[in-house]
Amino acid sequence: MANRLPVDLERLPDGTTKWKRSPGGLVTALEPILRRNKGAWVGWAGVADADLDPVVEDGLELYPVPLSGAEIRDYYEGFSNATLWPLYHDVIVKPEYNRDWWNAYVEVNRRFAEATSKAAAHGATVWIQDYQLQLVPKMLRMLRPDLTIGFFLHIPFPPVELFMQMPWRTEIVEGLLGADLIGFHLPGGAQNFLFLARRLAGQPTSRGNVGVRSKLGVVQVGFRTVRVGAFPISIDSGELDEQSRSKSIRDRARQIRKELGNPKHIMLGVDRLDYTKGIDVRLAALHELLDEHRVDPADTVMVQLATPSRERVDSYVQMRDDIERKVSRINGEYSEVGRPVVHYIHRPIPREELIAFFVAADVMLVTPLRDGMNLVAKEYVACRSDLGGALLLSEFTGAAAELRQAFLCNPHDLDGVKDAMEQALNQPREDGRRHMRALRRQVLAHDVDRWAKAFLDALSHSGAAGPALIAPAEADEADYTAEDN
Ligand SMILES: Nc1ncnc2c1ncn2[C@@H]1O[C@H](COP(=O)(O)OP(=O)(O)O)[C@@H](O)[C@H]1O
Ligand SMILES: O=P(O)(O)OC[C@H]1O[C@H](O[C@H]2O[C@H](CO)[C@@H](O)[C@H](O)[C@H]2O)[C@H](O)[C@@H](O)[C@@H]1O
Repeated sequence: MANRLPVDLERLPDGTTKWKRSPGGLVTALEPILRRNKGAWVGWAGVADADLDPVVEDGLELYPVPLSGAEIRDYYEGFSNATLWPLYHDVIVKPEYNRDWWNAYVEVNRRFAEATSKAAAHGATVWIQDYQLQLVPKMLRMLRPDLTIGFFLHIPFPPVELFMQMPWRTEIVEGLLGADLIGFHLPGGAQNFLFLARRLAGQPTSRGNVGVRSKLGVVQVGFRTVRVGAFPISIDSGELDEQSRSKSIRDRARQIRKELGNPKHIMLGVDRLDYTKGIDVRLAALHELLDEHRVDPADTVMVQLATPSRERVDSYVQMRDDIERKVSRINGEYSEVGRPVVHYIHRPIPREELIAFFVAADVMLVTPLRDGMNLVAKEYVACRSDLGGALLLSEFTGAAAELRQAFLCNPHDLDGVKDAMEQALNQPREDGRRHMRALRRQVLAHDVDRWAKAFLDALSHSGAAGPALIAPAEADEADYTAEDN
């Protein structure tokens, strides 16, 4: 169960409709899992007032949950993306706390719980995804105590000092504690949650069988045991590796280089247009490197592919203006006719074309100010069977905990980003091949199937006797290596 179905319903001008792939990494990761495990997906179809019957689309069993225009405004754009999203991403923009939005969030979470309660067979396993649905575990448990319920958060879980801002913090923690297993990308998020569960969701009593107690990886809620752990998500790496080796993709990659004027260096950014992604940071770094003559506009281009996202939320409107102004400034100062320095495309790119861009790019720019995981970084690595290319990666992504051989940078330190960008552009070929080989070993061994299996195995063994999911040695470490999991 996720806020979005893996496909969005598109209403065409002639009155007909068609399904198209939904944006974002959650869908990238989970679509192949659902396909292979023959599950059903409960979610919103991406448009207002689409009251649809369950449908099988391209082999996927879909249970659409309708949202009205007002609910999209208050639950999705409001509470999910103007309250929770910024609060959970280090308050990069200020979260808004609005009671009407909260009421809509409760109402829509209830609808998701009811829809799933009707769809799930007796004793089924339900896996609830992400911050839009944090109240569903408790609601669903009350409706259907026979179900096994897992919850996975795809974005960072914030530190205690930030989470405490939330007026409805206790309701959210109690909502999550309805699950049997709660998963986060990193141990740090799991630790933050465990601390909050102890602090907010009740006190142990002398009899010890009501209230909440937590220890490493386990929360005791009355007679129930809730397990908490770190499960870093990944991609279908084998599939991407194979696709990227095909002749058609290789040819297209060569053609892209040619279309860009056969420059010496191609830098690439691929993101939803989101202020967390640090697109402004990489543009500012490029601009200063050009000003300082450390990058030559005659032999370097940057391509930024940006999927439109959350376009009616104020902070996204402002960020788009800011980024487009920065692109224009660089191009105004450094482009020649027919030879822009920055190529900016504001629409989703078909999957095969995207893979060809990954194969064509010399430096992949992944510079978020905060990101739960960032699958783009892993996709780039999976596509580089030629061992070419370099990855510039923000330390503030979940991916940075695994991809240690990337050019790691702190996006708040512009000089550091510039230095790392310059080093990535000029790295000796043999060093690059060594780094890429190590990165690929990590990404190919830890794919999305392994992630799903780890979570679902832990869920099936949940309960008091299940294994500890956060080892004591890891518990205090901010960093994480996948080998530890
Ligand atoms: N411009 C684009 N065109 C097509 N797909 C894109 C584009 N930008 C991002 N994507 C895809 O969306 C997914 C983004 O996942 P991720 O990096 O985890 O971030 P998020 O889920 O926050 O958007 C990846 O699978 C990526 O390939
Ligand atoms: O549904 P949208 O509002 O259009 O947003 C798209 C998705 O964005 C977020 O993705 C996150 O999940 C990725 C996979 O775990 C992770 O790599 C990334 O760091 C996250 O930002 C969001 O969490 C999803 O719910 C949205 O569907």
